[in-house]
Amino acid sequence: SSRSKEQRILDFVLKHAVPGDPTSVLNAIDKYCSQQEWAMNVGDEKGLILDRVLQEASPSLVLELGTYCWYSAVRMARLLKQGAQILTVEFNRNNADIAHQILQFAGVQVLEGSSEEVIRQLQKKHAVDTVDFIFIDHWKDRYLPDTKLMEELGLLRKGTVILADNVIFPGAPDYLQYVRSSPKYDCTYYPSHLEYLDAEDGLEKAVYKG
Ligand SMILES: O=c1[nH]cnc2c(O)cc(-c3ccc(F)cc3)cc12
Ligand SMILES: [Mg+2]
Repeated sequence: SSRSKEQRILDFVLKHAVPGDPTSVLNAIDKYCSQQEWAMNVGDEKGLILDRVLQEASPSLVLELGTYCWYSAVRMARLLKQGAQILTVEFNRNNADIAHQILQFAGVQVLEGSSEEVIRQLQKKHAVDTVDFIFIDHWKDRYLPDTKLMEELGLLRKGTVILADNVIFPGAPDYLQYVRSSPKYDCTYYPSHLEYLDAEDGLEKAVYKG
């Protein structure tokens, strides 16, 4: 059977990265996706912004919406303090499989299902109280409904950081409008570029004021 692009990325990582060395995994994915086949990883340029915002937040519980090939989960996990955990949500089953193979490492759990389903089950099924840091990188049409759902379910606390990818390209205008005009958030825009390309893109940080 013909292998998918994600399986080719996995092959390249398994061939060129050092097991248990997350930075070598990131470097391998960035090298492959910038030189061989583009893929929608947050990438090295926006990834540096993610690193800085994550380290400043120093979260105990991270929720990621959109696992894809586990690039950003690896990126964040390598910077987390001891005992901190990432829950990452992947809707597309085979992407989650690929992710599992790329790097099994402590503290990262891939939850299968739609973001709405998983968010609704976080408190009951996953014993989550509130989330400290959320990286939104799944599908532009879900950014706003998922954020409102997390508000309604009481998953956000004073100081929870929501960092959203692709707010320019492909763009999430309804989400940007909402967080920037809401008195419940303090927003900061970080200009950057679309992964591995010159097109403009950026990350929006929205800090929940409780
Ligand atoms: O669908 C996406 N989910 C998460 N991140 C993405 C991302 O960083 C980039 C893109 C994307 C960008 C340009 C293009 F021509 C086609 C797709 C999509 C997603
Ligand atoms: Mg993205």
